[in-house]
Amino acid sequence: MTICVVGAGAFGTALAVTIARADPQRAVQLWVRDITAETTMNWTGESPRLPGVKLPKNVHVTSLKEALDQASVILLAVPAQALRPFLIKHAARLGGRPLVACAKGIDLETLDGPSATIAATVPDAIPAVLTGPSFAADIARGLPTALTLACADEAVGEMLQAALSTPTLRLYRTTDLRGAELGGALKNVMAIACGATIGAGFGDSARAALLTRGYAEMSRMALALGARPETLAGLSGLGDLVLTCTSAQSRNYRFGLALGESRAPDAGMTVEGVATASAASALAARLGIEMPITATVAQLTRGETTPAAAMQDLLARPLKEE
Ligand SMILES: NC(=O)C1=CN([C@@H]2O[C@H](COP(=O)(O)OP(=O)(O)OC[C@H]3O[C@@H](n4cnc5c(N)ncnc54)[C@H](OP(=O)(O)O)[C@@H]3O)[C@@H](O)[C@H]2O)C=CC1
Ligand SMILES: O=C(CO)COP(=O)(O)O
Repeated sequence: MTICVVGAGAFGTALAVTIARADPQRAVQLWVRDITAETTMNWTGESPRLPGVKLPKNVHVTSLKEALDQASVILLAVPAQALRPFLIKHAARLGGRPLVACAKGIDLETLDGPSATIAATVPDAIPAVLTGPSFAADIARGLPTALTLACADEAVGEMLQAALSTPTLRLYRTTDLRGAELGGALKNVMAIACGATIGAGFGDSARAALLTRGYAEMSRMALALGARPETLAGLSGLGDLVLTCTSAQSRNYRFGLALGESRAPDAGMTVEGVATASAASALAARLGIEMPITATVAQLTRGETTPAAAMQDLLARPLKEE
């Protein structure tokens, strides 16, 4: 089986590295969008987005479009808002095989998750999702990690689970694509909320409250869209929520910390929760469900409120049953 990973950012590179290490006889293509990136990575032997991690010999960095044609499985590790443009541009080369979305987000224009985006743009592909609690740097270091592989087609899901698991990366399987991808997308929004809370000095108890009520919001939206509750309680939901809301390794959490501390966030980092907060708020309105934390994060990221005012508003909401 020929595996091609699209996007040589932190996550795509970490996945290519761990899959390649697991079987040195297997060539893994790591697809970058231009020749400059290809030349730089081949020269330095690493990705600028994952410095210090040397690419094994069987990872081949390429910008050739033929690498897409030749792959039997393609892992899509570009950011969520870049996924649809990529798929539209290369649709003719991507059909007839599993496309595994690794992005965690909701498309701001269509309000679709990655699997629906794949279905809409490459209708004859088999959509799958790889998601769950894992920092790219941990995967690349060979630290123990467990993720969820979601695919509606059980046989293809089993094949992908076997092909992409490594001695340190353990994949669990589900057919609940919707639940898996929504958990991964929405936890980033909650991580911004938790970071802002800690940054503003509201304390660990407030963070625990946001994390728990955030989980309630994630579940509310996911169930309204047909997901299964057990998926939300699994690695792709609760697992990733806990990781991202409690670790300063998370870019979403660090972005929130900066907001809370009234300083500029680090420039140039991918922070999926920003666009997804606004997308999820719009989707919640369309579905007629309440997602107050998500709406607050959307306002915060657009500069329409401050952490202090946002917390006051959340506390002043009408009292209700848990
Ligand atoms: N980092 C992590 O720990 C984890 C990340 N993820 C998810 O993976 C996704 C990617 O994140 P991550 O790898 O960290 O992001 P990075 O910012 O590290 O890298 C993004 C990469 O995508 C490339 N890219 C952007 N647009 C395109 C395009 N149209 N065609 C080809 N390549 C493109 C960028 O290329 P260029 O440099 O040229 O702009 C860059 O190499 C996100 O959705 C994230 O939530 C999931 C789990 C863990
Ligand atoms: O998705 C992740 C961990 O599972 C990575 O989180 P950040 O994008 O916030 O760094």
